[in-house]
Amino acid sequence: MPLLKTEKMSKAFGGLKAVSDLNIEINNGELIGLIGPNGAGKTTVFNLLTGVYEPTEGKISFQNKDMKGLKPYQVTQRGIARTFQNIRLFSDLSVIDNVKIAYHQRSSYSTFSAFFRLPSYYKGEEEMQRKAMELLKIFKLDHKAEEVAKNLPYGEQRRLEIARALATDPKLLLLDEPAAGMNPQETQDLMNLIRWIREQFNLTILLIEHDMSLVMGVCERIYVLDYGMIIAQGTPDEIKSNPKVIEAYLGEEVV
Ligand SMILES: Nc1ncnc2c1ncn2[C@@H]1O[C@H](COP(=O)(O)OP(=O)(O)OP(=O)(O)O)[C@@H](O)[C@H]1O
Repeated sequence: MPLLKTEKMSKAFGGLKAVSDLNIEINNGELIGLIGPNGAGKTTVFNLLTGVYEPTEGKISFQNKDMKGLKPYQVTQRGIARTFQNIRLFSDLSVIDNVKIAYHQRSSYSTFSAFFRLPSYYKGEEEMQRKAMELLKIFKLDHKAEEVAKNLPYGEQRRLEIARALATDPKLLLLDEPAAGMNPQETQDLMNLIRWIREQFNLTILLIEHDMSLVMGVCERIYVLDYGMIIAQGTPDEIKSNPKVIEAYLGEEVV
């Protein structure tokens, strides 16, 4: 049984079909790429999977359960987390608070105990602080825990966004252009990090990326979108030599 399945998932904006009859299946533990030229519909797919948009037609199932009508926070609680093409941190908060807020989204202590500052609240807070620091350590951001997020260099903000997504304890992680704005060394480090977190956190990952060296280097399977439709799917080698893909990317570098 696939972890995520879309059946004929479509999204129209007025007369424009941004996503058309999309059938995707992702199995537990896979690392999958979603690529395509500008405007192909990739981000719209992420917005559909995370409850930002409702499909105009079709169905999304996650862990064999229908996702129909779920709000983004409910999708997070079901186990899907994401990062954004344009980084969306709480830029005026500290690095560690950005992660702790994400823990709050799934914390077990009640608002009641938080309001009255009951012992369970303090225990919860301590535990959260400890876990947040552990996550920051993994992302080599622990020494910057108290810095204001917006003051971090760009590459570190991207890493923090991934750390924050992981704090919600997802089963499926959606990464929207994680290497955007990174230099080749940062991209290489990110590739290693993505592989490593998949193992450590038992994750399944779907990533959108324009950097073909990252996609081809890290993904096991790739879906190619063009004009909202899947025009090809397969291993990196199959995708690189697929004539439809080469045509869609005409004028752009595929390999
Ligand atoms: N909220 C919206 N309202 C109207 N049209 C939209 C909306 N969001 C996206 N679109 C259109 O849907 C199409 C797909 O856009 P989308 O952002 O999903 O593409 P993309 O593959 O992520 O592109 P890029 O690689 O440039 O980020 C585009 O033609 C875009 O203009």
